[in-house]
Amino acid sequence: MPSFSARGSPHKQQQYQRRRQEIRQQRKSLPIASVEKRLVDEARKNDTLIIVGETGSGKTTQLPQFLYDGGFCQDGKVIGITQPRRVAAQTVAKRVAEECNDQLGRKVGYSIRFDDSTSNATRIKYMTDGLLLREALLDPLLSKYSVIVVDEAHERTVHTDVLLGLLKKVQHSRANASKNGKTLPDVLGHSQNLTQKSCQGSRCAPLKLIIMSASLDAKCFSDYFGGAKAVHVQGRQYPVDILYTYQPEPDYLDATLVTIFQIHLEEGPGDILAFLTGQEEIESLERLIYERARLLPPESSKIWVTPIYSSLPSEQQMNAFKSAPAGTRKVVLATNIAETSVTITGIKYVIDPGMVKARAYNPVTGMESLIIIPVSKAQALQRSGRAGREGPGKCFRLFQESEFDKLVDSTVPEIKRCNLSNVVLQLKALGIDDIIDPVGHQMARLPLDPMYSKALIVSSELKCLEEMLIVVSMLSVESIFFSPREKLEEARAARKGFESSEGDHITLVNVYRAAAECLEKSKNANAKEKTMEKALNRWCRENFINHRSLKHAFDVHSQIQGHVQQMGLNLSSCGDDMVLFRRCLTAAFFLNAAMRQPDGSYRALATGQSVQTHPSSVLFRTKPDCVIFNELVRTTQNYIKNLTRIDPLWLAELAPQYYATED
Ligand SMILES: Nc1ncnc2c1ncn2[C@@H]1O[C@H](COP(=O)(O)OP(=O)(O)OP(=O)(O)O)[C@@H](O)[C@H]1O
Repeated sequence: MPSFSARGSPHKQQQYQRRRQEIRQQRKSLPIASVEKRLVDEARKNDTLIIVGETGSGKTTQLPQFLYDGGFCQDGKVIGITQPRRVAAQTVAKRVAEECNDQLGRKVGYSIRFDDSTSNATRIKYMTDGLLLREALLDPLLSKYSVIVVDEAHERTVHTDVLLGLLKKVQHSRANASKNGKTLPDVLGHSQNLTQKSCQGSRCAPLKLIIMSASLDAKCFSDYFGGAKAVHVQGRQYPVDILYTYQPEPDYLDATLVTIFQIHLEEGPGDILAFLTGQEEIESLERLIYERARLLPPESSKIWVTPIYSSLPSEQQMNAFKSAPAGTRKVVLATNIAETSVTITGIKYVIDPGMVKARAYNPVTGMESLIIIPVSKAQALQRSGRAGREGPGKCFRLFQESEFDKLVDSTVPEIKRCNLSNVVLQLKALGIDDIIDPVGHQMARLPLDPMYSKALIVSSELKCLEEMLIVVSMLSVESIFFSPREKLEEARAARKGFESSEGDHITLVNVYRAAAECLEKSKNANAKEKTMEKALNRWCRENFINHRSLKHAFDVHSQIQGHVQQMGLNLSSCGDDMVLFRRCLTAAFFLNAAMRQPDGSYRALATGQSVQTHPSSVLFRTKPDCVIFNELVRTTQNYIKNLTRIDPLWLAELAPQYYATED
């Protein structure tokens, strides 16, 4: 493996050497460093191992490197480490690649949905747990992996839980095969033709499984894996002082604002990380911080607010990981996506109001919604663990100590509080349930929500798969339209050019086609790739389209197109017949239909819930009688987003099993 050295000026060389030295020192000082040999030995001896160690002890970044050095990647095998969140997989992989003195995507890489930064050379692979589940569909024995490390297992996301069940099965099959001296192709038989090349003909080695967390109920996991061995890693690198409020805080947003300024004005240098429950809270707090900072004397007004939440384009998410300019204090406003695994440069102070937005599923109405609830002790611990990673830190909990004692130990597993359609499909497709419906199997292989996968299959039958592919790609990325505050009117006017009076889906198709046409034009003019890229960039700027989201949509489009072609679906277009396309949208999304009520609100037909059209929809003002929608967001009200006008009679015609009534 090549290592890198700095070329150029002696100054650069020095800087580079200093950085390498810093990293070596830092790694050595981690608590986990002193137990490297023991952990590798335990991993050799035990097929399943549970590792519990405090936040910041070095589990996520170091263990995979110990295993690599311990020989677990011989024969080209890979160590896979799963994370519940994309941002953790991305940032931790970057850090570990740097620690290994290698480029990201070579020895160390990450793979998350629609973003793969790995190569054939990758041996340490960070990924989301959902991604590994999908890989298991293509390679049921996960044959390229020697070890799977399930990190942050305490989070108990649906994907983690399903993955643990699946890994137990995979371990069993590989252990059996290994005992019988079989090779992987023997075990896979003829039912799967997707064996990993690297394993062909090699002995089927057992799969090692390591489950890690800072706050794990080790016994429950150990029991599940037949009394698996648990190892505790003692100690943390730096202390974190925990402070509580004397009184209950009636308004946690206001209390967060006050605490940010208290820290800013009274504490020493160091950046602040505050946990909020969602985008709206983050945006309004960001505004309030800047407003208040303006009232301070110039020498203390230097604050840089950087938000991080899941629907923020990932380029902007990464801003939170950058250092603030000298003399400026960085304030990161985050949802719980920054709660586990990540290390954010500069953070010394953490503010934890103790609340989180969580998914809740009502099996009676069939509706999934997001509600704000108190965090669990495990979550509070993780949040405080984001301080004290580069030096001693402080965590301000905006509740009383007595309240902390009342928190539940760990969050109710997500599997108990969400809509399980996706998981059930995946499980069925993985053969965990006997009944594998051929459509379900096809759907589970697409990296999409079941409703979108079904939409593609339906649209292929109705001959408008091309248009549906565009819609699904555009809905799979962050916001396509871009409205800078200072140019709202111009942005609105530009958007008008794409708008369809039939709704948002066709509007998205119009944007995609116009962008594709712009690319086509420069291609016809024999432009080089760079020039084409520039032309598209300019086009996006002129039309107030988010260039990154659009490129992402192109990328998603080509990936899904590859899948649907493999599935043998008919890639036809309905051309300009938008009635046909709206009928197709109805057939696909009939479960999300809503009728206008006399007061201008809507009623979701499947659930009877009262909902409003979202202001971002092109149908916000026209308010047609009947619509289908793609998203229900609950903020101050229930809003439906991404709408298309439909004829209510189509519902009974196209989804008679659901809507046909006697009259
Ligand atoms: N991107 C980074 N930049 C600087 N230091 C980092 C970075 N990532 C990790 N570190 C350092 O490595 C230490 C260990 O991080 P690591 O994520 O391995 O710990 P962990 O035990 O997995 O913690 P957690 O349970 O909180 O994820 C951090 O406390 C920090 O000092």
